[in-house]
Amino acid sequence: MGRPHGEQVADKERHCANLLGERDDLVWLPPVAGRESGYRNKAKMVVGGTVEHPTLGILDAGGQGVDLQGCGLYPGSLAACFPVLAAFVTRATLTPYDVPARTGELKNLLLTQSPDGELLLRFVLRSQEPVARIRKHLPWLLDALPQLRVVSVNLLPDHKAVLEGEREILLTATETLRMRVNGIDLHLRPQSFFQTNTEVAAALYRHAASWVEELAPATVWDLYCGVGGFALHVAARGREVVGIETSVEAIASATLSAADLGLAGVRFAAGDATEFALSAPAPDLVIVNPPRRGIGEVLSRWLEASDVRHVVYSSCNAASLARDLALMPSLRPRRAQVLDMFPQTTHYEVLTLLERTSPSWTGVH
Ligand SMILES: C[S@@+](CC[C@H](N)C(=O)[O-])C[C@H]1O[C@@H](n2cnc3c(N)ncnc32)[C@H](O)[C@@H]1O
Repeated sequence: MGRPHGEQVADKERHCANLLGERDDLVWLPPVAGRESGYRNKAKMVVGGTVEHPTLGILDAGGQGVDLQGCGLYPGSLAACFPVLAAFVTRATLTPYDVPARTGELKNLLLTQSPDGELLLRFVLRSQEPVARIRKHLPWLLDALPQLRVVSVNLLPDHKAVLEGEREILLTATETLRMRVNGIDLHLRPQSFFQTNTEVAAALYRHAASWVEELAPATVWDLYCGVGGFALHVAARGREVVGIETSVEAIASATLSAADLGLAGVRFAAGDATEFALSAPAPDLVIVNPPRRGIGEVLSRWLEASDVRHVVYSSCNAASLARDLALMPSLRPRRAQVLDMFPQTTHYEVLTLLERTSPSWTGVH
């Protein structure tokens, strides 16, 4: 932080180019920088302090709350909600979880804002004990934050340094937040991943879709599809698109979006990306957008040995991307583009187009 944004982006490009190595046939497209502050569409606030004076932010090394309500990565419209949430903690007597003492109930507040300014709020609790109080005071909160659409409780009984648990209890009649990206309504449910920076995510989906359009594949897979961002952007008449993702919630959202858009050729299914690949006839083009660990050895080797001509690999960790690429020597990176999804941090997204090297195939120019 504190360095000019342009320098940060140049560093990220250099970092990525070093990891991908010298490649004569790789074209680097101009990076996408986006805005340098106020870009986060979600706040993952650890709650500390006391019922009367809660902190929303992170915990220090001693497990005490550090308030980050003024953090410049949040847009003003999201930051304006924090004092209301802090007041709700006091009103509903939600005792912040004390990590060193292992006492208290409220662990985290997870707030997501849609491009239209609507909100999805999740209370991560140790147990169900405060749920009745949250329900009782919810009308006050909905009155104070009229843009709140979806509210839920997530139960995290274990004393673990993770953000959320498996069980979710919906408190509102509405269960999805509408995230409008490039004119496409993506539906977001509480337990689904969404890219952190909506503006840069919109550019990511647009660029991937234009690369796919140029190659005009008849069949496409979107592996690690989340709520379907890539799949829904590459859908076209006559094209068969399959999205695969482990989160059942995300798949339900993606299926809803496809139905809204009347896309008959797009299908989503819950499952493991690698298991799916190993069990189905290969498509013309595969999009992968895995978590930080990358796609791993089995899927990389399967892609290497398959007939898949093109892979669009969107990665949030160039180190795992480089590891996966080393296992797919026949799929050569032809284009790469750094998208600064996370300004003021060392993280970034990189979009790459891989093409199978074969004497009879010349697709990309
Ligand atoms: C970086 S996110 C990408 C989501 C989506 N492509 C998007 O643009 O929002 C990675 C996704 O992979 C999913 N995932 C994790 N492990 C998986 C696996 N083994 N098979 C399929 N999906 C997986 C996660 O639930 C998460 O939604």
